[in-house]
Amino acid sequence: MSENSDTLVVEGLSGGYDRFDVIHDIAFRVGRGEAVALLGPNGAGKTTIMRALTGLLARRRGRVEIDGVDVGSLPPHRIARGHAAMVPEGRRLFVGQSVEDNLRLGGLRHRRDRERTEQLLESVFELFPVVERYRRREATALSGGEQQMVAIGRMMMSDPSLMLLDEPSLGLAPLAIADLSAALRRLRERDHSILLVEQRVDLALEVCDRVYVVYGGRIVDEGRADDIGAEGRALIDAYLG
Ligand SMILES: Nc1ncnc2c1ncn2[C@@H]1O[C@H](COP(=O)(O)OP(=O)(O)OP(=O)(O)O)[C@@H](O)[C@H]1O
Repeated sequence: MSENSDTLVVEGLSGGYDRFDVIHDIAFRVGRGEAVALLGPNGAGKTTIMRALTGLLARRRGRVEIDGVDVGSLPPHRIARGHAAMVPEGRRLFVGQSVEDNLRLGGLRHRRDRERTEQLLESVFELFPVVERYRRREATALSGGEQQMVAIGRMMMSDPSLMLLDEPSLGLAPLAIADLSAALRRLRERDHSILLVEQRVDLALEVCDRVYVVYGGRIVDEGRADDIGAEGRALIDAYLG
């Protein structure tokens, strides 16, 4: 069972699409204020695990506890109400809306609490000055790296117990990835509980306290980022192909 210090506890999580399971007996945890990465090659099941945590995977079994609440059988809109929020792969910003509107849409669950909404908006702007600078621009007109900051800000606006990021570096230029790494480290310093799915081992090790390796729908290895030396990195690289 979960310790008080854990934001996320997953036990025996299996599930998939149609009749086939693509994730099998997954167990892992994210401590309070901890940043954890799921690393693995294409098709390993990382996104499917994220979808199971947010309730989007219709066929799932096992235990998912967030901040002591069993969310395993809750529908996505209930889980989104403060338990977990995700930056999806490809960002999926609202097209035709300004940066600020995208952020406010992320904070809809506080819509009756104006003060809270403004506080959250300020904390996003403090973390990402570029987002404040472009708050009136159309979100999808920004560069890929800037859009990623907006997507992270939109997730922050719902003030979730657990923050999920699905391959935030995908499609970004090297300079934008360096900015993203710095942004994620600032986010982590604020003691948020973060689960990051990545194919970039370097980014995950810069940002996270611990990593799990996902392969063939199972967790096959885990370790502390600090303890993973050149040998561990080579092993992970081998898994990632
Ligand atoms: N909607 C779907 N319907 C059927 N099968 C799916 C669906 N989405 C994913 N799969 C299958 O589930 C398996 C795991 O996919 P998943 O997207 O979770 O992997 P991933 O590790 O996130 O990889 P990627 O980095 O490519 O997103 C793959 O074999 C994939 O083909």
